[in-house]
Amino acid sequence: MGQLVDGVWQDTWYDTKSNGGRFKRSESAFRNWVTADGSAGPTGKAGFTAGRDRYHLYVSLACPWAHRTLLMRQLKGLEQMISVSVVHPLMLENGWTFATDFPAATGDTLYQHDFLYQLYLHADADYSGRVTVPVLWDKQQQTIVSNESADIIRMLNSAFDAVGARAGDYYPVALRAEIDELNGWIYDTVNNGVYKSGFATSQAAYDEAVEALFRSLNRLEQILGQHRWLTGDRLTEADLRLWTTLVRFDPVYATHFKCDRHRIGDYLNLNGFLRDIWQMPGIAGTVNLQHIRHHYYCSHKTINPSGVISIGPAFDWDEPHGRDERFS
Ligand SMILES: N[C@@H](CCC(=O)N[C@@H](CS)C(=O)NCC(=O)O)C(=O)O
Repeated sequence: MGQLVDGVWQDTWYDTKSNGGRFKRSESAFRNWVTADGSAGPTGKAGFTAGRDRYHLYVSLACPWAHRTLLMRQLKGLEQMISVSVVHPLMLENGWTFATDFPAATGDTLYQHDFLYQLYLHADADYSGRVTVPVLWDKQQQTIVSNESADIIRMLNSAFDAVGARAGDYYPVALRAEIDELNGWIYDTVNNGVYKSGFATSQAAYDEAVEALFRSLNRLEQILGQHRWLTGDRLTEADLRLWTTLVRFDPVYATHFKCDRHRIGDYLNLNGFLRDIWQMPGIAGTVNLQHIRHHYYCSHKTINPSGVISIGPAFDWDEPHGRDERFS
């Protein structure tokens, strides 16, 4: 765990002291966009035209942000077009590594780097900042297009349509305002809220985060009691972004991050929603609970020094959810 400072790796844990014990996530540094015609996107520079076999994703199977990109790659049928390297689940003094002594950890299949920070240096030899997954890499220009999952899923959603992506729009124009509004509070209190609870180093910071988290879960439980998906009858990126946190909740966040007022299994609608997406074709195959549980319990020495992995509650996500009939 660390970061790059002027191109040099430094092993440091998150600074919460300057913030009253609060965990503050940094902004992503690479914000270019792949577009259908290579024009610049909402941020960054032009020159990243969508194409088959030009782009590569670096992911961790443990990470909820990287998981978003795997879900979108799957839904849009981009598996043959965008290749993937999977880091090792343990993230310790060297940050994410390309060690391969764990099932499904592929190593760096493009350059055989040992550490993810070497890929960042490959893109920018003087880079300063965190070294995070996911990374969308351009094999042609040999650089990072983006390391922001929220942007990457929007590129995958639409930029590759003309080169053979599967039909489907998960950020439709008519729902954008509603999706953006949902994403805003779900990101702050749920996706990032579990981290804010888990990494808090003061009681006040923890209380603030965990209470906001469960308030939002109650609100989501209400919304998902009214319709099948967050915005109504259509699956959107807002659902996918929520789902990667829900799928990690009972196996990890409830205990490891002290998010233990309720489990997702205790909520009728959230649990149904979790199973609804889990049971869609190809989706369960993007979830690797071994990576998820090993990563969190064994990488965060400040909150679980022994690295012992808890047994976790039992659940059965294959159980029928009935949401399709209920909301037809
Ligand atoms: N805003 C980024 C956040 C990505 C992120 O924080 N990823 C975590 C893994 S779950 C990471 O790589 N952390 C390493 C670090 O912070 O040093 C995104 O959504 O893409």
